Amino acid sequence: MNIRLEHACKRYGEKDVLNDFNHSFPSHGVVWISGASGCGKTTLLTCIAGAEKLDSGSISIPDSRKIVCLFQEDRLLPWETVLGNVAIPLSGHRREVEDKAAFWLERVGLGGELSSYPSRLSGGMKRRVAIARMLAYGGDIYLLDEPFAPLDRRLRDSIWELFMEQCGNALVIVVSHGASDLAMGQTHVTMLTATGLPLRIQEIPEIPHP
Ligand SMILES: Nc1ncnc2c1ncn2[C@@H]1O[C@H](COP(=O)(O)OP(=O)(O)OP(=O)(O)O)[C@@H](O)[C@H]1O
Repeated sequence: MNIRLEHACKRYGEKDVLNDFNHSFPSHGVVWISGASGCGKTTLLTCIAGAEKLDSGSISIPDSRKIVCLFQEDRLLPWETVLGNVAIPLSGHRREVEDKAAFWLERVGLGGELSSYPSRLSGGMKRRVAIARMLAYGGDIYLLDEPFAPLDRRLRDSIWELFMEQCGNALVIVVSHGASDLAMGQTHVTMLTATGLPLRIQEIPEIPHP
């Protein structure tokens, strides 16, 4: 079973964001969702994540698949070190957990910051801690909201390669203001959300290996 939205409606106060929104996502690959600021990309993602409830309609989510989210805000715990932030959702013996957290922090280029606190990090570094936490935890469905916003081109490319290396048979849904180079030439659907702004959904069926 795939993720499927049927007649989904979501409003904030008087503002309709999704109104009778229908879409079926594939079981794996990359789905790139783009559109102007305010068109409803984050609303769609947070409803899929279950962090917001629809007002009406339904979202079917396969029970068997583990969903992990990267929200626009990094949601780091200020009283935990970088290592502690990545280790928190992991289970196992302390030593194993810390080794795993350190491994992923190394992979995102933060091996030298294990004992730093989030307040000492730049925006791009905080983002990479959140990405390391998500990759260390792992999942079958990745929901990524503007994953690269604070990263420069070089970091964006290397982090994307890391995603692709890790995500094998996963479904990766990426929300971004801009269209992806990856999605060039791929078919797309464009839907008007209730905000009146178009939202573009492109599917990249095979996760390209770096
Ligand atoms: N918690 C909220 N309370 C009230 N209105 C909200 C809330 N979250 C979103 N909205 C409104 O819903 C609309 C869609 O917002 P959303 O964040 O989904 O857009 P977006 O396409 O992700 O924008 P951006 O690219 O700027 O993040 C906007 O008009 C926004 O003001």
